[in-house]
Amino acid sequence: MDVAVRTVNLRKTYLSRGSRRVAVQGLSMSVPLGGVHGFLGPNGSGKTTTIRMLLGLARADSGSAEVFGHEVPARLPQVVDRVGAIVESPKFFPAFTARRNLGLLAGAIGAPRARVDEVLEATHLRDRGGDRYAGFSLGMKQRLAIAATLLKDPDLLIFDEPTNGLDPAGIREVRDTMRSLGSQGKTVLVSSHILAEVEQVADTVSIIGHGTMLAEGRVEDILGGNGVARVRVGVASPDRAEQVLRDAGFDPAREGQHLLVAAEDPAAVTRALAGQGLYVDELVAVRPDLESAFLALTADEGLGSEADRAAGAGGRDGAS
Ligand SMILES: Nc1ncnc2c1ncn2[C@@H]1O[C@H](COP(=O)(O)OP(=O)(O)OP(=O)(O)O)[C@@H](O)[C@H]1O
Repeated sequence: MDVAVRTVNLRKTYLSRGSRRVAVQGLSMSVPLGGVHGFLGPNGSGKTTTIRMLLGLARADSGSAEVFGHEVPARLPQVVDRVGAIVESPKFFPAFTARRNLGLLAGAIGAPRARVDEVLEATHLRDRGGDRYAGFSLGMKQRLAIAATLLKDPDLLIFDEPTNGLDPAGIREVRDTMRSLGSQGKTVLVSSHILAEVEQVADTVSIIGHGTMLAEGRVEDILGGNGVARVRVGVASPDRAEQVLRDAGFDPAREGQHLLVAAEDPAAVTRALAGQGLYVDELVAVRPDLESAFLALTADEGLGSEADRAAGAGGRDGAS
């Protein structure tokens, strides 16, 4: 497989208040060339640290990483022009228009002026290029940040939680932009702790927890292996139906007036109910999603819990 990014046994610890905190422990990851790759994991699972190591912003304790076949950070200068990243919110001048802001950046990095309109077009901001940055919505600001990373026409784009803080419309805008970059042959590596957001746009994903790889591959394969097929059942007496299904060995969950039942064979559910004189008036297959696959993968590890998040959110005072 041709890969854009590969890490092997990458490890990073931070010294925090006198104790060592392992942020990334033996992470081996492959990001295929071209398309959108979701880098998923709960808060504090090591995504930002991994990205920072790829960009030479943090140094690994051990293990190796490469971008387009060049070892990083040692050979970063050879690939840096092929990589665009948003790790923190970039700074733009509020009083300047989007076009002028990009023009200044293009000048600073030696990108041709014509590139400004191309990247505005690519992020669907062309009509707003003459508007001041200060008047932009959060979604537009984030797309302008993406536009800035495109100025040097990189082959690999790395976005760390790019939809953080956006409303649903903003999320859709950023998602559409990533999708179109991926389909143009660029490699987009996008981290997120919100699985549903990435599921709609990613071709492949890596799911990490506590700094190690839990699952990696095509979204369909991960769903196939770990997702749970469920059906939503509508029936006149859900209370009785719940009991009947429980007696028949299912584990139904109430969802309002409906029941949610994990079942490979939906006919077995209708049969069990009909056998007790209960007739199903609605039966809808609930597609396995990344969220349920993720929960299945992390079930034994206590990941994603509030306590885990709290632990992950604190203690960023060590040096990288
Ligand atoms: N500079 C730092 N000093 C000390 N500890 C740090 C530092 N940066 C990260 N950590 C710790 O390393 C672990 C991994 O953090 P990291 O930010 O890489 O995770 P993440 O998956 O990106 O999480 P989030 O989604 O919250 O950004 C966490 O426990 C975090 O507290």
